[in-house]
Amino acid sequence: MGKVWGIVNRKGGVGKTTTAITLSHLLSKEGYKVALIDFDGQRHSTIVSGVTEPEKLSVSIYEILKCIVMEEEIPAREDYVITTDSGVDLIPSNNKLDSFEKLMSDTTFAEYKLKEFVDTIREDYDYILIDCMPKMGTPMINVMICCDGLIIPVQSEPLAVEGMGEFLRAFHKIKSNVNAKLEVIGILITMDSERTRVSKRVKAQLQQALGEKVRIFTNCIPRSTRVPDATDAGMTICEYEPENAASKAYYKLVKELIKDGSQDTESADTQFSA
Ligand SMILES: Nc1ncnc2c1ncn2[C@@H]1O[C@H](COP(=O)(O)OP(=O)(O)OP(=O)(O)O)[C@@H](O)[C@H]1O
Repeated sequence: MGKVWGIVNRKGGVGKTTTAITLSHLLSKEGYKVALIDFDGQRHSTIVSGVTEPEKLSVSIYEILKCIVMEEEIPAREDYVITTDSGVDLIPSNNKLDSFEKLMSDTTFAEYKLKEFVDTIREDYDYILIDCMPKMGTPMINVMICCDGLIIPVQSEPLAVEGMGEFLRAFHKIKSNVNAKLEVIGILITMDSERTRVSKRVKAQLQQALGEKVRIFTNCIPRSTRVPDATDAGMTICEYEPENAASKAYYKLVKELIKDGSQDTESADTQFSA
């Protein structure tokens, strides 16, 4: 049964898409079966994955969720999965997803609709990553209900900590009432310029405000102008410039996440056999 990880932050432009597509790519290269759900109407993961006209897709995550809401049969997998060059199964999005909240407005159990879909594919993947929209409310609750873990990219900039309190309160509510297995895997500092005063201040603020509550990855993703260049070329930074410091940091992150995962499995096995 696959692990389901949401790449989340209520803020936009913090590196969610970059992290989601790069981790998906690296996990796939490590030999895992990976699905990436683009759960954002800005559909950046879809575009970077090579879909040039997402608005022309006949089935996107929006139509899938609409079928679930209307209690209709979900389209066949081959009608919506787009397999990327690196072997990741993309479940694409387009700007119809901007009306997700409208779609959910008169729906009972609206918060469970994404989970209902994810449960239909979970058995077939080792990892399912979700590139999330920068919003609290129903979209974020859907993500928190269907995920096992959350990775929170935070841009190295002043006010990075702002809004994290509300986010963590929502996390604790969902964890204690609905989804006990939900964990914050960690806060990932992105677009870091290590030697600047801002970077040092942001790290100190995050550590002080959240360090005791959640893990902050010591491995930060450095800022590099080559990252947007890679996006522009429709690639991850790891494909575009493998020796770039940001590529190396993402590679290190994925190794750490895989190691954590295998330790989880080992401890679960130990508990089971005991
Ligand atoms: N390490 C980095 N160095 C430099 N630029 C970066 C880095 N990571 C991401 N960026 C750039 O920052 C911008 C925002 O990144 P990204 O799209 O991943 O954020 P996001 O959180 O998904 O945004 P949104 O919520 O709006 O979809 C993009 O132009 C991206 O190329």
